[in-house]
Amino acid sequence: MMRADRWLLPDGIEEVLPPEARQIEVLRRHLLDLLDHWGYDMVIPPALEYLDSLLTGTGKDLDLRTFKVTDQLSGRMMGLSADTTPQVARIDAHSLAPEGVSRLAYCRTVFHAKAPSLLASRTPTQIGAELYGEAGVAADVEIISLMVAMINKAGIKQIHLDLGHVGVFRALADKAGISAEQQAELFALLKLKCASDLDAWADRELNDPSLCEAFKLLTRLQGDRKLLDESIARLAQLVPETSAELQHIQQVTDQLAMRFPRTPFYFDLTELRGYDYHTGLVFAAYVPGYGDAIAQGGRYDETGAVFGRARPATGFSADLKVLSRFGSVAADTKQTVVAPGNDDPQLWAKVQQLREQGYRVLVQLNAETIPADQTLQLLDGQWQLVEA
Ligand SMILES: N[C@@H](Cc1c[nH]c[nH+]1)C(=O)O
Repeated sequence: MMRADRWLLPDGIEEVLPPEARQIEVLRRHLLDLLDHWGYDMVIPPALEYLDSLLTGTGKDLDLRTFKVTDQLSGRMMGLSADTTPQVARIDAHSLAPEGVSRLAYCRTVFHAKAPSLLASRTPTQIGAELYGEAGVAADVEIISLMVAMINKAGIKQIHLDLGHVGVFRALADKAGISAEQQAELFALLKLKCASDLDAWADRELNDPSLCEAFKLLTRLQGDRKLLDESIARLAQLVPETSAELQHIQQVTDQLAMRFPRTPFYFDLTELRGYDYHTGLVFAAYVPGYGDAIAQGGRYDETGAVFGRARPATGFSADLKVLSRFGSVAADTKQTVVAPGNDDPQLWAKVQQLREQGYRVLVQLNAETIPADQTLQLLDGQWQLVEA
């Protein structure tokens, strides 16, 4: 390895330098305050744990995304957390086990063995919130509203929201009586938006004409509210088992549209984005000029079941570094004060006092030149601030 190569970081892994690092940290504080103001309690799940417990109840996609290492103490396989959501579900189900609703939040680095897209970091700083114990429309509305509030707080004003529903596909698949394996294959085709492959599959496999039409309609269910309403009416007519899910999307969007009248909504029932653990309404926020979602989430009602408590669950996550890149939170501009290197205890006391008051005080070392807003000077026997 050449000397210069030793400094190379692996693909998708980055370090953050000043001033961006400060910007991100300031944003983190603002967003943690916001989560707190909405009543969400912080949790800090471990970054590394036994693979079995880390991946219990999640799908294959998360398994592929997880870095694996051997624990030299026990000889067992461990995994680095690639997504905080299942860990928080376990905390809710197992460690806290509350009755009723619980609201939890987190902000920490997660690790991706494989980046989810070309744009994505392999070490995102995942910030998010999870809401347990409420299956109704109000919980989805709260969590999506919080996601929008967080994006706005980051200084990102122009977003559009995508909504989909994994449950509609599942209801159709259940009605068709297809095996779990086949469901997974179809799910993958839908995610890739292979409408023609899906049409061919439906023609080949489905004898019931209503079901066949419903599957074909699903692959084309992308567009604005008008299209959603029309297609929903038809879909519910063809397969009434989908109507509860379809009504759920409509009710959630009605309420969101009242809260965020200027935010465009886009519907896509093929957009089964997110992880295999998602079971219901899924959503994502996009900004112009960035191909990936800047925040995303959805319902995952069954994840807690493997820990003994299937709780209704919904939540969202974002990468703090991405929010910072597209946002405009002004890092609070503290006054920089430069103090001379001097042993005077009075100077030490003054420096400490100014730091307490929120000034950024640097004590000059030898020949150092530091750009300053103000300097500390000894005038009339007192250390005093003087404009630089
Ligand atoms: N953790 C998911 C989003 C999510 C949070 N809660 C439910 N879903 C993700 O990163 O895509």
